[in-house]
Amino acid sequence: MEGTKEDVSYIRARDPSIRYFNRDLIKNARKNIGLLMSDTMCADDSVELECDKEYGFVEDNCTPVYLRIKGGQNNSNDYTIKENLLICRMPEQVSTSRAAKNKSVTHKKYCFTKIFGPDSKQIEIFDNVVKFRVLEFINGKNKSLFTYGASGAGKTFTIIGTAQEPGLVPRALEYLFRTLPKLPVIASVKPMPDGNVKRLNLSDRKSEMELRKNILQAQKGVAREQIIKTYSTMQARLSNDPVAVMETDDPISLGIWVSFAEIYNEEIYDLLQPTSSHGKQAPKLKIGMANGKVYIKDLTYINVSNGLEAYQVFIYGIQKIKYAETTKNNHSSRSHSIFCIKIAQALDNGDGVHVSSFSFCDLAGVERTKKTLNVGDRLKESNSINKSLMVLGRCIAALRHSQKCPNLNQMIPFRDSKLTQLFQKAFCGLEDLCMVVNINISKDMLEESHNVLNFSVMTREVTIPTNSETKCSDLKQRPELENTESLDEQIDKLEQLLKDTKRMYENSKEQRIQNCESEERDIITGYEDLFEANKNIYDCKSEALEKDYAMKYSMNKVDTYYNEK
Ligand SMILES: Nc1ncnc2c1ncn2[C@@H]1O[C@H](COP(=O)(O)OP(=O)(O)OP(=O)(O)O)[C@@H](O)[C@H]1O
Repeated sequence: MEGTKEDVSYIRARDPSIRYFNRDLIKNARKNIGLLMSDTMCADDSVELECDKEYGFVEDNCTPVYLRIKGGQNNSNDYTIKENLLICRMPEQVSTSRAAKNKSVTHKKYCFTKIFGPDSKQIEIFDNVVKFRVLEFINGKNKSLFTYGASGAGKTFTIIGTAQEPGLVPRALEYLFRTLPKLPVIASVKPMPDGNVKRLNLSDRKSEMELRKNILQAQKGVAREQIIKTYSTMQARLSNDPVAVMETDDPISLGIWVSFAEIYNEEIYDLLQPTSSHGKQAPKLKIGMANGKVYIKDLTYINVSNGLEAYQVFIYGIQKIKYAETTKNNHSSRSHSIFCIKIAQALDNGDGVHVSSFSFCDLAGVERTKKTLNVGDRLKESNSINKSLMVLGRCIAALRHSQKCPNLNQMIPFRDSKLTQLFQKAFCGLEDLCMVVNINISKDMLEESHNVLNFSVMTREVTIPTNSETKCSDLKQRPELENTESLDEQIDKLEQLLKDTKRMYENSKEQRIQNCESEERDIITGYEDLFEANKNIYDCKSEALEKDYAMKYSMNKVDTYYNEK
């Protein structure tokens, strides 16, 4: 079949959201009319024919998903990078089952917002992913950044980093405080869960100062000196880096507050809550809702007035995160951790107040129990990690589906895990969300990486509403997002609703069974009647035939008799 330019544009026009090209057609078109293909369309001719379509290639408004490939691994020929495109060999089981359907598909192409190769440095990721977001955050936008990947793929390294190579959070803190004007020792405004700002009186400010002092003084001796040295080294290294400087003509009160929480075995814990000396278990926190905003009840927020203080508080929290040794990582996070920076801004004339937040969420790694051979506590942790990541996957899939088919009125299962419940606004595209996906290109991680890549393109294909107001109503939101009832009350209501719905369903099911049964009975009776009627006809027919035969026989006999006579 001879290809033409029209052929190519026809294929492109048929489904503009996913670029699916008929390879033969394109090759012919290229050969015949010398059409130039861009690199992203055909990254590598040698694998071109074995590749499936490109995944995650949505033109506009897609969720930003960055890929970071772990450094220090043996070069693997399973992956090829071409700008923002990754070509990955499919693991055996997947490729054979696909190959059965699609002859020789052995590779898959994934498209990302940007790919950071194995040699990329922490600063590169920060400059490309976080820097401009910090400025937007100062300008009042809410931001969330997630790291996602298999265990040991480099998520924590990306977010926290090491003393020599600080990660995204320490860099963001440093950048934030270099951009902001000099702040007072203790802030006069504090963000509230409902998005409002509380003006602090003298005694409030004293107790906030006390709380911060307790945390900063918890780090003692050499450890404390080491933290200060690490931060100063980073500061000195970054001091030549240009920053935007915030300028405002209006007299404004600013307060920077940080919180640190972890979701461990589906329970939320406060990482900035001083440890009890009586060996009591840390309290489990609940989720609340105020003014349509989901938040963690009683979570500690610490006011910080400079980068070093913020970094010290961050390290205090890190030291309380639950880590353990597994076969995949000797310092594996056993929980999802959420570090949140909030800016409370209030005009001094009492007019305008504003709160914005930047959340950094280091997700625990996807784990394959078969490979990790986890038992006991590790197994319980990995089950709960996998379950919450599965819910995250289901929410993303449902969101993508509901955007593609808005008439289906699909329910997004945000309530099925704490993580998705807390970030539902960001997942719906009502707040800026971006994801850094980490993969390990070593051969034995091919299957895990393949699953992670599939998840990441699904996330990328969730489009960000251009007009949040209208698009939000397109999504099937549960009613609780709009009202201000407490979450417990809403759960009770929803449970009641579920019970009622179930009862209605059961009733209607019973009715339907009864209807069916009576219909079935009618049909059977009908068949029996029909059978009876048929039988009668048959009997009559047989009788008639018999009689006919007997008559003919007798007639025959009579004829023979007369003939003989
Ligand atoms: N890009 C990189 N360059 C060098 N070393 C890295 C890189 N990424 C990760 N590492 C190292 O690999 C090890 C595992 O990384 P890390 O703890 O960040 O994995 P993780 O994805 O957070 O795993 P888990 O989900 O189990 O917590 C660490 O020792 C880390 O220093």
